[in-house]
Amino acid sequence: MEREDPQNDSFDFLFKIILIGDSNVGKTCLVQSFKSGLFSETQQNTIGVDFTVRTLTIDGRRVKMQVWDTAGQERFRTITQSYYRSAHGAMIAYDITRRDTFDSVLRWLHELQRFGAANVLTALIGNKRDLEAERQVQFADACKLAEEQGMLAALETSAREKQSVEEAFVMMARQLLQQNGLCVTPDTDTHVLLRTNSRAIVTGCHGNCFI
Ligand SMILES: Nc1nc2c(ncn2[C@@H]2O[C@H](COP(=O)(O)OP(=O)(O)OP(=O)(O)O)[C@@H](O)[C@H]2O)c(=O)[nH]1
Repeated sequence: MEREDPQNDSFDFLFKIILIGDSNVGKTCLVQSFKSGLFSETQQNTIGVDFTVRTLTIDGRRVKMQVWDTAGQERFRTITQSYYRSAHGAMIAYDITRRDTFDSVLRWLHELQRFGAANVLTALIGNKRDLEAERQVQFADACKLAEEQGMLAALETSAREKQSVEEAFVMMARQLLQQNGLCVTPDTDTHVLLRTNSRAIVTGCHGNCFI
């Protein structure tokens, strides 16, 4: 199970996660939701890059998640690209109510391939799921894209309603632990979530553990 102890600053693993995607898709709100559970209707656009930390405990291991929230605006592109290299994982976010932000996902992936580490783990995050009536991107299309591009998973979130935000970060942490040769026990809640709201593309783990 995951829990947080704000008194304890030590950690066993440090993973750097970068959030990229078009402006106004809700990257900062997702990070805020993960960090503090708060949501702002009037969130300012990010200038350059912001940095947040939260430590999770997964199967008794303290996993420090260093989250880099990048500006989606074009004018900050040179600054934000310089942060790609050190990221272990990247969340590429789009807004389910704006098709153009989904159409940009491939461009973000290509930037990541160009400037990031070769083995960076990627997940596709469709945010603003609470605005179902305004939906312009079908979840099936996101799953198809994620699968074609070899991403870990496609998920839909709502930073506003706190839907699947925690699960998205925990999923990244668990997969990164597995990539580091560690076996982690199945997370029942996450798997229910992945079956109902989203689709796990990679669900297996090599070695003597299983999901
Ligand atoms: N309805 C709804 N609105 C959201 C959600 N997440 C973010 N928003 C709103 O979307 C707007 C943009 O959110 P941000 O978090 O600043 O977007 P961003 O992707 O970080 O934007 P940049 O910093 O410019 O890259 C704000 O008005 C938020 O209140 C969500 O899950 N649902």
